[in-house]
Parts: sequence; C-alpha cells; structure tokens
Amino acid sequence: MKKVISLILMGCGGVGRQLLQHIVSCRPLHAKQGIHLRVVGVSDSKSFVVAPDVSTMELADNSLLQLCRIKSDGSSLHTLAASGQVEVFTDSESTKKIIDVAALLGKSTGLALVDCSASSETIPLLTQAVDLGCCIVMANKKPLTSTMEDYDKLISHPRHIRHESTVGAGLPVISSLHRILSSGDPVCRIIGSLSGTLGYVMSEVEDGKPISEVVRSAKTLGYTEPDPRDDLSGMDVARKALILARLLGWRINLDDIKIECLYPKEMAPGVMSVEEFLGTGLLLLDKDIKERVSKASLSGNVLRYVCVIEASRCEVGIQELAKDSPLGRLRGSDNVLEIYSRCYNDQPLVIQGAGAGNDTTAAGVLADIIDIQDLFP
Ligand SMILES: NC(=O)C1=CN([C@@H]2O[C@H](COP(=O)(O)OP(=O)(O)OC[C@H]3O[C@@H](n4cnc5c(N)ncnc54)[C@H](OP(=O)(O)O)[C@@H]3O)[C@@H](O)[C@H]2O)C=CC1
Ligand SMILES: N[C@@H](CC=O)C(=O)O
Repeated sequence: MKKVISLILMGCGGVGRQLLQHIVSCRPLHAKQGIHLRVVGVSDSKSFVVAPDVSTMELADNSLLQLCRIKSDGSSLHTLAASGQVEVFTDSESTKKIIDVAALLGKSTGLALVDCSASSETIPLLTQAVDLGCCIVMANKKPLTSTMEDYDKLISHPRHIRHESTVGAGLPVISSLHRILSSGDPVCRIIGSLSGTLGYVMSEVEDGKPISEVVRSAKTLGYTEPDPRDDLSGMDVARKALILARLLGWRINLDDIKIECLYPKEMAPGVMSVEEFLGTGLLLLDKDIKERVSKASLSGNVLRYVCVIEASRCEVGIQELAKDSPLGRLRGSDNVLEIYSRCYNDQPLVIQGAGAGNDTTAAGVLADIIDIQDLFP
C-alpha cells in the first residue's frame, strides 16, 4: 500500500521552487519507499493554483515544473490557467480556497501546509489549519516568532509540526535539540553563528572585499532574506534565537532579545526601498565595516555575528573572536552551533555545515515532509 502525503506549498520563490524540483526528481526514490507526495496546490503572494478536484486530482509534475519556470521568469501564476489543467484564485479568494481545501482534506486524507514564504500573512491560515487537523511544515520563521498565543496554537499538536529549516537551513538543529530535551537533559547554553548571510559576509570582508559587494553576491547565491536588511539588522538571527529559546521553554518575544543592527536607521525599510539600499545605501557601510575588521585583525581576531542563549540572556550581535576559535574558523555560509547540557557539558554537541541556500533548505523541508508520513493514511 502506497502512503500518500497531500500538500499545499505556500511560497514559490527560491526555496519553494527548489522544493518542487526535489519532489519531482525524488519520484523514483519515493516510489521505492512506498511514498507519494501529492501536491494539490501552490500559492504565492497573489494567487493560488490548485487542482480542479483536490479529492481525486493533484498538480501534475509537468504543471509543477512549468510553474517553476513561470515564477523564475517573473511571470504571474495566472499564466498557468491557460493549460486548463488547474484553477487559479487571486487575493482573498486564494486564502478562502486554501482553507476550503484544508477543511476538506485535513481530517480525511490528511494535508500538510508547507510554508516556504517569508511572510507573516500565512499565520492566520496556519493557525486555522491546525484546528482543521492539518500538519504544518515551515521554512518560514515568522509564524513561530509571532505572539506566544500564535506559537502555542501552532505547536498544540507537536507531532503535526516540523520546522527544521527555520534554524540552520538543512542542518539537524531542531531535531537534535528535541532529542536532548526529550531525554530530560537540560540545555543550559547555546552559542553559535546562525546566519549563512552574515557568516559569508564576515568571512568575505575579512578577505578584503567591501560589504556592499559581498551582500549583493549573498543575495545572488540565495543566502539572504528577500530584503537583505532582515539579515543585516540581526532580525533573522534573532528569529532563529527566539525559535531555539522557545523550544527550551522560554516564554519570550522578539522584544526581549538584544539585537545589534549593522546599518543606521536612515536605511531602514520604510525609509529606503530594497533597490536603493542595495544600490546606494550599502556603499555607505563599506568604510565602517572595513575599519572594524582591520581593528580586530590587529589583535589577531576576526568579527563574527554570534547568537548566545544562556541563563536569562538571549542576544545576537558582532563579537571579536580569536581567528583560531571554532567560530573564528568558520568560513562562507556555514553555520555552527554549540549546545551545552548536563550530558554535553565539557564537550558540547557541535552541529556545523552549510547554513543557507535554496538547495539545502529545500532538502530540509522535504525531509520534514517525509518525516510526517505516519500521520497520513
Ligand atoms: N534561502 C535560504 O537559505 C533559507 C531560507 N529560509 C526561509 O525560507 C523562506 C523562503 O525563502 P526564499 O525562497 O529565499 O524567499 P523568496 O523571496 O525567494 O520567496 C518567497 C515566496 O513567498 C511568496 N509569498 C509571499 N507572501 C506570501 C503569502 N502570503 N502566501 C504565499 N506565498 C507568499 C512570494 O510570492 P511572490 O513570488 O509573489 O513574491 C515568493 O514566492 C523564508 O521564510 C526564509 O527565511 C530558511 C532557511 C534558509
Ligand atoms: N537569510 C538566512 C537564510 C536562512 O535562514 C541566512 O542567511 O541564514
């Protein structure tokens, strides 16, 4: 008997499209494992493309690949309607249709809502879907870093939610922490470099490149958030820190985290567009960062953007560290995380590897989807 996992993908940017491509290319592997991933719908910020009858039909692989091409070309999902194989809903109709599908499939065949958007707008949808019996898989950090009320709702059926890619992209950070905590081993300290973008930026500026150039390449490489200021403000790392702290049982919010921002408020979203920031704003940061890097190197040190969670302290910001320390040795988009607990006291559990990029992130999301297979008939 084949296990069928029905899903809706929300967000078909870099990560979402890579996920669809992984799903299609893994068909032979999943068939061998007796699993079928049934993609019934895909949404972006404006539209929702869905199979005409989700109880019996799914989006065919050729439609999924065509959808990826359409989005890569910057065209609208509406282009797909011409094939006659799908229905397309727009704006508030999209949300309504997603809830209808969740209500229909959530408690019958089962449905996973897979959030690969970078938006807070998915939160009401996800919280409703929880009540409709759906599973939730997320790369998007915003739902889990919203209010405690939203958080409590989202994790109210712990076995129905997976979010490995929210911290460390494809690295096994969340699952490792779950294993430690569920064995009753108390975690007393987490320290690490949790931003692929800032890891890459810090190691490249150390090699003499201007931060303006390096941030633009980090965006091209798929490491940054849609607005790279989410990374440079420290907000993306703070979200990861909050997800980890809440996992440890801390009932805190983003406001409780001390965050170092790498640009002045004159360059904040709302004051400057993303294009202006990338074009002219970034250039104004070159001198300051270059001076900080040179000053650190005079004492044989390097700069790293570090996240620390311990005692009642949760903070993220630049630290000057010895070049040959575990964090100082970090290069490129790698993340490293040290977890200290009773069992991992003198020798912390260390998780290290590629911490950003569409491929590794989408692979993490796919592994999460496969991990909930037992909840499907
Ligand atoms: N890239 C990486 O290395 C990693 C990324 N992540 C997370 O993965 C997520 C996706 O990142 P990435 O693919 O790079 O981002 P992109 O900006 O490339 O894609 C975001 C997608 O979300 C869509 N979207 C926006 N609002 C909504 C909404 N309300 N409903 C449905 N879809 C919506 C956008 O639509 P439209 O196309 O219309 O704009 C777009 O397709 C982010 O949350 C990011 O933090 C996590 C770990 C690593
Ligand atoms: N923008 C993020 C992507 C992964 O969460 C990063 O740079 O780490």
